Amino acid sequence: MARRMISRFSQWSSYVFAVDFDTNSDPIYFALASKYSEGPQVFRNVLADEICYSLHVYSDDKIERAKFYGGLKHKLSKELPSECTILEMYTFQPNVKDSVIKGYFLKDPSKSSATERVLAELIRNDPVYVCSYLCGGEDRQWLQLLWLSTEDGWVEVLKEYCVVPAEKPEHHPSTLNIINYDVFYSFEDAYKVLQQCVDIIPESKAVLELVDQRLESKEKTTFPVIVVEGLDATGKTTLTESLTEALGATLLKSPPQCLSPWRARFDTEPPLIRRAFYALGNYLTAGQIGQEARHAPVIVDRYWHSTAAYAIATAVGGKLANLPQAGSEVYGWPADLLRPSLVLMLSLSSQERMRRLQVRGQDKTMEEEELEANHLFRQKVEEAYQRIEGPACVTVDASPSPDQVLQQVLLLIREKCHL
Ligand SMILES: Nc1ncnc2c1ncn2[C@@H]1O[C@H](COP(=O)(O)OP(=O)(O)OP(=O)(O)O)[C@@H](O)[C@H]1O
Ligand SMILES: Nc1ccn([C@@H]2O[C@H](COP(=O)(O)O)[C@@H](O)[C@H]2O)c(=O)n1
Repeated sequence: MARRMISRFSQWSSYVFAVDFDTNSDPIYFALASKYSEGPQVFRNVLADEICYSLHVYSDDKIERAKFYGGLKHKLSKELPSECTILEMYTFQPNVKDSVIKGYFLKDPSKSSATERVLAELIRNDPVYVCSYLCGGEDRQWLQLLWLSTEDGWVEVLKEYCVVPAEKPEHHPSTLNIINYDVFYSFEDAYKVLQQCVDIIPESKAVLELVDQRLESKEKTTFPVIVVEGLDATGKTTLTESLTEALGATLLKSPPQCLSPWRARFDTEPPLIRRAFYALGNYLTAGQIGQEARHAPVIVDRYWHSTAAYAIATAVGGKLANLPQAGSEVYGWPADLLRPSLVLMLSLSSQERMRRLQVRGQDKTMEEEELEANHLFRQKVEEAYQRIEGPACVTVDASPSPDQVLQQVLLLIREKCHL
């Protein structure tokens, strides 16, 4: 065990570590070195005299890693002293796709032995690396110490490194593992994830059975297919219903109705599994679209844009500027997924959206901080919507009355789809 741990961990000395101390600023980047090297003290400005720890899940199995990492934060918040702060951490090779190992960074002002006990228990039983960080010596150099669990149940230091500054990489580390972790670009890739979950999530079997019976969808449809996208409460339901009536169209949704019994179950799963579920939902809806668009125009309430934009916005940490640049492959359309004729994105000021949510009886009790975090998240979703290509979405001002929005959209459909 110790040998396996150390051989894996020694590879890490070529990795960069990043800790998101504040969502509005860049993470603190640092690397490991065997000797102290001159440079600014990486943590000096963010850590006073606290004891800090980092935790990383090292299982090779992607599903096990995702499941364990998902549960770890909950476990830590429950078991650690309440003064501890748990921050997101990335270990990665700069700008190398698929190189990220996600982890947590703990700040412990309590300096309590209770923290050590919880962490020692973790390394004894679970696939987790624990490191502690200490500031010592005359030059106040930060050190990283890798812990090892011993036979008698206590911990000892297995390896010691100096913490040295690292350059800010071109791409924020949270963008490196999006493909096939948060967004799936083929049916097969999403399907494989659920197949691997059958033993741990029995509901996967029922979803896969439905997916196996999906209808085939052709590249070209006889009638136009119009997708309506937008954040919550922007008026998608109102518009899709009135459009369906005005055009004598068929109304479909993604995820489709047939997945409803399992949606709440998969919403509790880590992103890898949850996103694979929604990705498969699009292929099911595509089959229905292919069938219905033989007879009449089809209106679709959410489709691929929502799946990708929400997944990207959730995966990308920190500021709006951390999103992958426009034109990045993460905004591409899956080659095997039916493409709609037109995608409309309803856009609304956050004040008006909030007003509509309140009329509907939601978002009344949100704290300022939560609203702020939500605001940043929604900005990221909207920006990601706008960067998705093949087809790109057309933004529609959703602030006028329902009838004016409908008329505006009917004009657009006539112009773009010749209906
Ligand atoms: N153009 C509009 N002007 C004013 N109010 C509107 C307009 N369109 C919809 N609403 C109202 O705003 C609220 C949200 O609308 P709706 O349910 O259609 O949004 P939605 O995008 O489908 O929301 P969600 O995704 O959360 O289900 C509803 O109370 C609806 O009556
Ligand atoms: N085509 C879709 C539709 C939805 N999602 C995910 O569902 C969440 C939002 O849905 P609501 O109905 O609750 O507004 C959001 O997390 C999306 O990721 C999706 O992935 N694909």
